[in-house]
Amino acid sequence: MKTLKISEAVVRRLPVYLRHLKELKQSEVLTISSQDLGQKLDLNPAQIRKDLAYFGDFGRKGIGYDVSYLIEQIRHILKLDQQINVALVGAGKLGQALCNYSGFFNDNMKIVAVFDAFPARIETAIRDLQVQPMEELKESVEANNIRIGIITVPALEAQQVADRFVEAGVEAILNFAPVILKVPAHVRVHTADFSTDLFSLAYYLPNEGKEVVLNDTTIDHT
Ligand SMILES: NC(=O)c1ccc[n+]([C@@H]2O[C@H](COP(=O)([O-])OP(=O)(O)OC[C@H]3O[C@@H](n4cnc5c(N)ncnc54)[C@H](O)[C@@H]3O)[C@@H](O)[C@H]2O)c1
Repeated sequence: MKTLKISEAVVRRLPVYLRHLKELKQSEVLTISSQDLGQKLDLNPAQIRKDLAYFGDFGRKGIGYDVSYLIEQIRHILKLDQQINVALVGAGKLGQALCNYSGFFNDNMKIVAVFDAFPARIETAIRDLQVQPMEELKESVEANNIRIGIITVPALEAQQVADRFVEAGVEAILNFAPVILKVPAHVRVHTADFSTDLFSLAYYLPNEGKEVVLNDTTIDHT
């Protein structure tokens, strides 16, 4: 049997397709061509066809993709057709905001436990979740089959929280702290960083009469 390695760029586009397909389904659209999907998502239709073709022959010539079927298939590819339990460590401002925003999680992916080290946070509730002490992390990960950990603690604390997640058996970590985490190869880490997005966006702002000149070179910011 052949094993195909799918690039991260393809994997990151799948949730984008899924989100749009769900919107189409809600609007009772039954089929969509790669052209229309590409136009809506500002992506090349050939790219979309290529991405999806890695996983199967989902489209029909002249008709396009069956929206419901493609949703099911992408959910299956992303493993979102099974319950995926998530734990969050760091019940501060960001942690609370993430827990309170239901849009991040679909019916099969849920934050089922929240932990913090600060005594005053413990026993408070975020939504229906009681914040638990760190001492309960390992037991909870095992008991609740928690597979993904989210880290929203200060940068200096993030590595030790990652170590505890790994020791408890989580298989993937979404890290919001501005540090590079060291984890064993079998654990996947994604880092989310609004601040680098925001700061790099500033580069593209129109100059207000002030050119940026470096080494006698004017920088084109488009
Ligand atoms: N990625 C981004 O775009 C982004 C945006 C905002 C904040 N952040 C980062 O998210 C993190 C949290 O920010 P915040 O504003 O919510 O901070 P916060 O101080 O409001 O919350 C941090 C929480 O972590 C807890 N904590 C500290 N050490 C801990 C430990 N060892 N174990 C368990 N819990 C611990 C604290 O008690 C607190 O409740 C910071 O690292 C910050 O830089 C990232």
